[in-house]
Amino acid sequence: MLRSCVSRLRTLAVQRGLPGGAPLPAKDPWSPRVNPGAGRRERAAKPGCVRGDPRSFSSEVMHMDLSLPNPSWSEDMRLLFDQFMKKSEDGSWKHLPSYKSKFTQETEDIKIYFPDAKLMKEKLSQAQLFPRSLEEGLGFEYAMFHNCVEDRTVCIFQGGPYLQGVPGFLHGGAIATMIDATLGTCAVVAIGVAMTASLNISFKRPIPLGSVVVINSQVDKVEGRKLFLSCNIRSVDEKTVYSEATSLFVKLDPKTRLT
Ligand SMILES: CCCCCCCCCCCCCC(=O)SCCNC(=O)CCNC(=O)[C@H](O)C(C)(C)COP(=O)(O)OP(=O)(O)OC[C@H]1O[C@@H](n2cnc3c(N)ncnc32)[C@H](O)[C@@H]1OP(=O)(O)O
Repeated sequence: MLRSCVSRLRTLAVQRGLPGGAPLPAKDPWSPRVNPGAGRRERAAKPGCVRGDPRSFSSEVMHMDLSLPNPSWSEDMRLLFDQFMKKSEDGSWKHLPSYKSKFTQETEDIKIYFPDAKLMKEKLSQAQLFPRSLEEGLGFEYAMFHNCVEDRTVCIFQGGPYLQGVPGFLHGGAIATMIDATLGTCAVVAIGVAMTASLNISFKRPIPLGSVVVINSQVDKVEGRKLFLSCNIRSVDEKTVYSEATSLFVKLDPKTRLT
């Protein structure tokens, strides 16, 4: 199912030309830029994400970018968003849009990875990206920005009241979800469709419910299909480190089908 999330977002990214919405950027910010067979130093250090996979995808898309500000966002969240949008003006950072979508039977990734594409089609039509599945302001409010030169993804995140664990603080599973989503995004933009193979989190300080935090992730090393990434979660003033994590993502092998 998480494969479907990756695939779905990829589909969305390719299809995100919005009627009446924001114009398409010159280059697709979701396109992988790393040759999985190459070491880190050998990768192209181009100032922008380069489309590496020409496969096309087809789906019905709900044309609403859920990573744009909404009334539930606090002032801190809006200020940070504006700061990163400003940084994106020279192309060094790219805002990564996020949509909900429905697959059709034509979606290429389904055909590649799932043995029974027909069966999957019905299941996938009901599915939603997990962190985008709660109503506005109640769960995961976030926006991500990627720096293609530095292989870094930053997520600004505000956790709503449905993510409570210990009273007044975020649930560890919700924190892990956003860490995984940020690292996963960083991995997918860098290398293409990949899944979490391992994730190690150190929870250092509890995150107050409703507060805004910044998740900084980066690619540390690439070995063939393996991508090693790390991240930390800090307060907006950067004084508090809430969590740190390391992870391994593995780029999916198109010869191996998911069962
Ligand atoms: C554009 C699109 C946008 C998308 C938006 C993104 C949003 C994303 C947000 C959502 C993000 C959410 C993301 C999620 O939550 S993904 C959901 C959680 N993850 C999973 O369910 C993954 C389950 N596992 C698998 O499917 C397979 O095991 C994978 C695919 C990971 C590897 O199986 P595969 O058959 O392909 O690989 P291989 O066996 O040939 O091994 C290859 C190499 O890897 C090494 N290895 C493998 N496993 C491990 C391990 N556990 N520790 C250490 N090393 C490991 C292995 O030793 C070998 O190394 P080497 O011998 O070559 O040196």
